[in-house]
Amino acid sequence: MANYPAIAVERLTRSYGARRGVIDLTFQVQPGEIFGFLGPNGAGKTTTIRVLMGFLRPTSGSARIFGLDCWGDATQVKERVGYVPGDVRLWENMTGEQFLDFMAAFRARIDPKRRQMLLERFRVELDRPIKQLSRGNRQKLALVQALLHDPPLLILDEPTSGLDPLMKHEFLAFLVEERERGKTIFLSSHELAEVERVADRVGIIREGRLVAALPIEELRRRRTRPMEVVFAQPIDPRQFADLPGVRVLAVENSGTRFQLGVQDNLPALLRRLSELPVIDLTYAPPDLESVFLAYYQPEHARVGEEDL
Ligand SMILES: Nc1ncnc2c1ncn2[C@@H]1O[C@H](COP(=O)(O)OP(=O)(O)OP(=O)(O)O)[C@@H](O)[C@H]1O
Repeated sequence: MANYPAIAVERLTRSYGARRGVIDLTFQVQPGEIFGFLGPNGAGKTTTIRVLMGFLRPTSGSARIFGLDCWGDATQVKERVGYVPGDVRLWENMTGEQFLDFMAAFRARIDPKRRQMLLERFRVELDRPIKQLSRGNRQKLALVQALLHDPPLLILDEPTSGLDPLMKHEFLAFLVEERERGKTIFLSSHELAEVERVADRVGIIREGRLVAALPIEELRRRRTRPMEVVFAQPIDPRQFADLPGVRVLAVENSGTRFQLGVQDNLPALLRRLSELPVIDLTYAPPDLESVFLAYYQPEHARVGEEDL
């Protein structure tokens, strides 16, 4: 197992009839990595994950997990994977406890200490029928179910959706600990900030194609964050022309409102702004758009092989 990549996707295409799902994806995830899989709604994250889990057959190309074919060896693949689906559906009339026992029955052996640790850590409600649980509490149950058998690979489709900020934080911290224990984690998300907190590398998918796969430091360096600055009087856009890493994206309100793209060089930009009559400033937190600003040009959606 150790000699294989945890995940190896090779020229994978999966269509739904004439509709695209994913097109010509190639990437690998190495054992012990947290790989963030980022993309907006409809980009193809769930389709990729459903192929990895052996629920969908590739139209062409292949997907392997620890060297096993995700379609042909689906049973063996599932033994090695903990999976949280994007749309968590549980057995509504069972209690949390009954559900976990039921799922555990499919697994070779579950360490009761691990079960206890997970239940305490995620404060799962065990006694009520699942249909009475809130969305976040259902999600927590799905997470615990995926982690129970201590699999070497976790495949998580937007696992933090529905969790409150504290629990989200706790869960992401837990993923980092699991990585320290040598586990591999494939984490799909449309939230850049959450992926940045934990991932070693990210793959970025848009409109079914992989735009880039790169280390997180590289992504941080390359992304462009939007800044909006409002001035008391019109400003000449050439004020920013000599600042490398800063772009003027738009000038509005007769030259008083600027949309800037900041890739780098924040100190130099702040020095320049301090000399100007700034009355308001918004620096948006890093989001997916800030990556696409740097990466994505609709007319050539793919970057060079060196990024893969
Ligand atoms: N069962 C299906 N039949 C037809 N088209 C589908 C089906 N499932 C997905 N698609 C299409 O495949 C594309 C990728 O969808 P997918 O669910 O993989 O995206 P996603 O990145 O997971 O999006 P989200 O963040 O919204 O969950 C979309 O254009 C979607 O409409």
